[in-house]
Formats: sequence, C-alpha cells, structure tokens
Amino acid sequence: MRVKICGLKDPAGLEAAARAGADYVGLVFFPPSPRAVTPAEAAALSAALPGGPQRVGLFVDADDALLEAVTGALALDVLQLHGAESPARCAAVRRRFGLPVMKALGIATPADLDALAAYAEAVDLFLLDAKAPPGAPLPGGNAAPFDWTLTAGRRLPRPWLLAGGLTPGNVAQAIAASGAPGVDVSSGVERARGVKDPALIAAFISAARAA
Ligand SMILES: O=C(O)c1ccccc1NCC(=O)[C@H](O)[C@H](O)COP(=O)(O)O
Repeated sequence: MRVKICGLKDPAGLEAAARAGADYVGLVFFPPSPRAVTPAEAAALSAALPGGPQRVGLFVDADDALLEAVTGALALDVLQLHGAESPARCAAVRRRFGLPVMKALGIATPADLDALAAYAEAVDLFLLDAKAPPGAPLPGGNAAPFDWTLTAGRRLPRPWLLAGGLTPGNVAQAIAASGAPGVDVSSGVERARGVKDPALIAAFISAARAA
C-alpha cells in the first residue's frame, strides 16, 4: 500500500508524514491554492527532511519555466500533473525533466477510466481523483470523493493512487471498495483548510497500512 500526503507546507506536517512512513509527500506549486509553496520554501522544507518519502511536485498546466524554476530549486522525485495536460504534454515533460510523471485524472464514470489508456505510454502512474465540484476554486484538494466501486476489479494500465475525500475514518473502506494499491489525501488530514494536523496524518497512514 503506497501512501501520499499532499499539500504539505510546514515542517511539522512533513516530519509527521515522514515519521509515520509516508511513501510520497506532495508540494503544491499552484499559487491559487492555500497549500501552495514557492520554490524557495519548498527547497527549505525538503532540505530539513533528509531521506524518507519521495518528493512530489504538484503542478496545474504549468509551463516549462515554472517546472524549471522548481526542479532547479530542489530535487523532486515525481512530477504530478493535475491540470488538463494532454498525453503529448505529459510525455514532453517526462522527457525534458527526466522524472516520473504522475497524471491526475478526474473520475466520475467508467468511461473516465477508459481514458487512461491514452496516457499509458506517457506517464508512470495515475492519481485518480474526483472531478472538481461545480464552482470549486481548485482542480483538486476539494475533499470530494468519487464512487470507489468504479475501479473495483478493473485492470488499469499503470500503478495508481486513489484520491478524493479520503480521511483516517474512511480510508480502509475506500481501499476495500476500490481495490486501490495506494492512496492520497490532503483535506482529510487538515485541521483547517491548508493547515495540516500531524495527528491526523499519523492516523491516516496507520489506517491505510492496516487496511
Ligand atoms: O491540494 C491542492 O491545493 C490542489 C490544488 C490544485 C490542484 C490539485 C490540488 N490537490 C491535489 C491532490 O493531490 C489532493 O491530494 C487530491 O486532490 C485529494 O484531495 P482531498 O480530496 O482534499 O484529499
């Protein structure tokens, strides 16, 4: 079971995630998000966390200039593309930056899962999230779940993480219903929007590992 804690922006949250054994920590490089960090802030956070989880940089339809600024400031392990990036754009980013690409896709129907095939050769893993609710200011991190049974019994073309509305209280049920080999959370481990709670992070990872 792979576990990603997303939207970390303070040392206490990162330390809690690392201590509890998170596989990935997500740093958001999308300025409208309350979870956004600058490249300099991310570099300082990363430097204070030797070893441990893989660093995932989260981008929304970013241009190469932003990707260069961030990858020049700190060593990322994975690029998460959470906008409307096409398969060709994902492949170009992977080639140019030489890093694994995690493509986030919004899921609401079985047809949305069929669309993964077009990305299979262009990305290394998927993050399956709910579609942003109407009027939501962000394309992700909205505490919105999708129907977990949609993925049950489906063979998907790449490893994947389940995301959207997960919490310490529902992650075990979500894993059982979806068959997910990994999970991702942001809102469900926050005490206020954009403010991570170390105890919730530890509880989430523990619940996911026990599932
Ligand atoms: O979290 C954000 O602020 C964010 C902003 C823009 C695009 C994506 C964003 N988050 C993506 C994530 O990876 C979240 O962890 C995922 O959507 C699940 O979020 P939540 O439902 O809040 O657990």
